[in-house]
Amino acid sequence: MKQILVINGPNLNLLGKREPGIYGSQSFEAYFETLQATFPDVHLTYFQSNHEGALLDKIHEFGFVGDGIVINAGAYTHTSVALGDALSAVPAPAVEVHISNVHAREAFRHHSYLSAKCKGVIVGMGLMGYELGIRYLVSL
Ligand SMILES: O=C(O)[C@]1(O)C[C@H](CCCOc2ccccc2)[C@@H](O)[C@H](O)C1
Repeated sequence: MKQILVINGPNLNLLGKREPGIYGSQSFEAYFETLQATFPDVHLTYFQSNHEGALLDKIHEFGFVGDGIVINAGAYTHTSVALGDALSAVPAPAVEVHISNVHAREAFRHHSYLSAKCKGVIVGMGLMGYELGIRYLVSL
């Protein structure tokens, strides 16, 4: 059974509670349940942290044994060389996801330290981006 890590960065624990106009009104926990039902033959692991080091540790822990990583690093996308380095360091392929279309937002959101370390990037598709990322990784 393929193992995929879905990892969310800072403030994404607030999904469904704040800024529904940008990020939707569903909590990620509720959406994750639909993901599990969509991929019954895939072992999905969900991890969310507001702490960069915890995200790094999870990528290290999973990236040497898992089959793929779907990552929304939140604002760390735009600041963290370390997260990009971690994705490069592990064999598991990664797909970067952003719920919003970051290219239609403020300029500082247009650069990612992760994109060059990922197989691909999905932006602006809402929570469906996570499903699309998983679908791609299980196809490899
Ligand atoms: O569009 C995305 O998924 C982002 O990764 C979300 C980040 C923000 C995550 C905060 O998410 C919240 C969700 C609900 C309420 C408040 C924040 C933002 O900094 C990136 O530029 C794009």
